[in-house]
Amino acid sequence: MELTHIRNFSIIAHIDHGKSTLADQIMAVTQTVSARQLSDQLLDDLTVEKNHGVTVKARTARNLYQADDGHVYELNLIDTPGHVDFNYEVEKSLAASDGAILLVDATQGVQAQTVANLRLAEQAGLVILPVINKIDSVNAQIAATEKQIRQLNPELAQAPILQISAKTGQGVPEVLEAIVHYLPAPQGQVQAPLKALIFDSVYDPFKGVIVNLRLFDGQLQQNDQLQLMASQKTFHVHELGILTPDRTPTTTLKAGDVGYLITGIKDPQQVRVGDTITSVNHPTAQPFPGYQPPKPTVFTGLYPVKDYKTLKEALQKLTLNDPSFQISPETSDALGPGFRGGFLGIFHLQIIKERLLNEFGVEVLTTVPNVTYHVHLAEAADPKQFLTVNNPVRFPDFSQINYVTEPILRATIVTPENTVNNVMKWTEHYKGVLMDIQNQGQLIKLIYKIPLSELDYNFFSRLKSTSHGYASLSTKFLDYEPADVVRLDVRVNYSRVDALTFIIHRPDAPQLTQKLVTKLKYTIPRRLYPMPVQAVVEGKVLARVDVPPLRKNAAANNEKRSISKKQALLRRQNLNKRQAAHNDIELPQEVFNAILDLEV
Ligand SMILES: Nc1nc2c(ncn2[C@@H]2O[C@H](COP(=O)(O)OP(=O)(O)OP(=O)(O)O)[C@@H](O)[C@H]2O)c(=O)[nH]1
Repeated sequence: MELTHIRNFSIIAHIDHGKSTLADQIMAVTQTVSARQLSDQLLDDLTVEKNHGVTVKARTARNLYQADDGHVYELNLIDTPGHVDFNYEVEKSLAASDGAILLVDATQGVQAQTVANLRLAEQAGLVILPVINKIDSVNAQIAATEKQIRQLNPELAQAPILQISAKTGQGVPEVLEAIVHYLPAPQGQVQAPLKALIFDSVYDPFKGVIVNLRLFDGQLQQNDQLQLMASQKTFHVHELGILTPDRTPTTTLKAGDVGYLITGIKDPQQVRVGDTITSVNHPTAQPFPGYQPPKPTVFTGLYPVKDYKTLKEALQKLTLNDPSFQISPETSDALGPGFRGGFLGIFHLQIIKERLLNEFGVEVLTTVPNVTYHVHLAEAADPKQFLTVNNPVRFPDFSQINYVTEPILRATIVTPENTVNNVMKWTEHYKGVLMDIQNQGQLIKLIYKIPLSELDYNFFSRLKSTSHGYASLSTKFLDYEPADVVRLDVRVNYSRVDALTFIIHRPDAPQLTQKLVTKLKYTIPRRLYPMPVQAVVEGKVLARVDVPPLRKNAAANNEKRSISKKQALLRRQNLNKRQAAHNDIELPQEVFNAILDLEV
């Protein structure tokens, strides 16, 4: 296909504004897939995506479209995720595109992620085609949405704005025509040395690493000798082809094309998204700058429920598929060898956990998530120096600490006027400090400073429920600021259980510790003897309960037993207690979930 007849584009939008539905419609109109295949949303094929109804991984599909001018065009569409935790996937999709459709839901108007994704597309230098979706809905506010789009940037003030219903298909043919006439064709030279960008990769146990790539210059054929420019690894092409959206082998790929490549490389670590692929014989001079994988912000321990080796392999493959997820080995006294996982947010952690189960059949035990703290020690030679702690067990004893700082975010919440009071009440409950408030018609924009550690499951669900699902949230790292935090240790049977250590804000300590021990009483598996559970902060036991024994307590006064039987029972139970001091206690996932659910 000539370059002038190719279009590489992404669809960007706020979560749930209809990207996947539009992607499916485009594939249906161009007959890339049959109507039957479309019964399920095709591009969302990870099980987690179907369960949550959101796109997690960006997906690519090639469509052949006969335009009104009589020519056939190759439209390579890249579906992108909309959730704030997956910005990194969006950036990758944009780097491989020349244009982007900015989709806005007419019932909600411009939202936080609409703007965030638009800014990413502007940075990538893409031409933007704005499209208003869901015009079939009775709640659609088309004129207001158009006005909001026009205000986003000077180009959009002039751009044609299409109105569609991705659900019914109304207006979708016009979108295809606009893609052909409004979005640019790729530039590049087939004769130049090969220069291709890896924008996605997956691991296949039989075929090794499979990459999705965009060719900017040159061409590719079966058996070509290639090199990954960052890792310097050389390999030859096992198979190449296009994504329709299934992998379909072809004989060549040329400048401007988007496709896949089976590398045969068995070590996932050697292939990095953002790396440049070139030819060994005619290498390109300059690789792409590459993406900067974002730094993880939330950390948790990942421990095997069954087998360490299977967990390790599955985790390594997932880190390849999702470079924003990072792992390093760690060992816990209570749980044995495992990993510390770094994530972009709580939702990201949840998705990784589910993908481990769905795609690899591996169950994983996750400890309480935490953020990275900067701990300034009392006896530090240089007052500017600090200890970076992302594992609570490494949090120093309080006697050694001068002060601690924690990551603070700027959170932008956009919510309907009638829910604003409740949203503000809850955000402040989660230690949000209001910085600004702006009126945007029927929507109110609230800007808060909020500790990252407060943005957990509870905060998200509270925000959604108090705003009846309408509030949108976007966050940006602001700075590290001093925080009054303390380490909370849990002792079971008088010995500390390292996997249950976590960091909390000091003012929450009295209430939290009380709730914690009460929950643990019912989740820690019982033994034959009573087990005291203590929550300890700065050397003081703030709360205590006893996990009741599995059977009756021989020492209980109201039991009608002979004295000698009681004494015999007591002797046995004492023996058990002593043994217990050396026994590991069992920690099922419910114990950690009980901590996650805690609210002040
Ligand atoms: N009424 C109406 N509903 C629509 C339209 N387009 C999409 N929807 C519905 O909106 C919801 C979200 O659509 P998706 O296509 O999954 O949204 P998305 O933007 O891909 O969402 P993420 O992948 O989670 O970012 C679904 O329930 C769709 O059925 C439309 O044109 N009209």
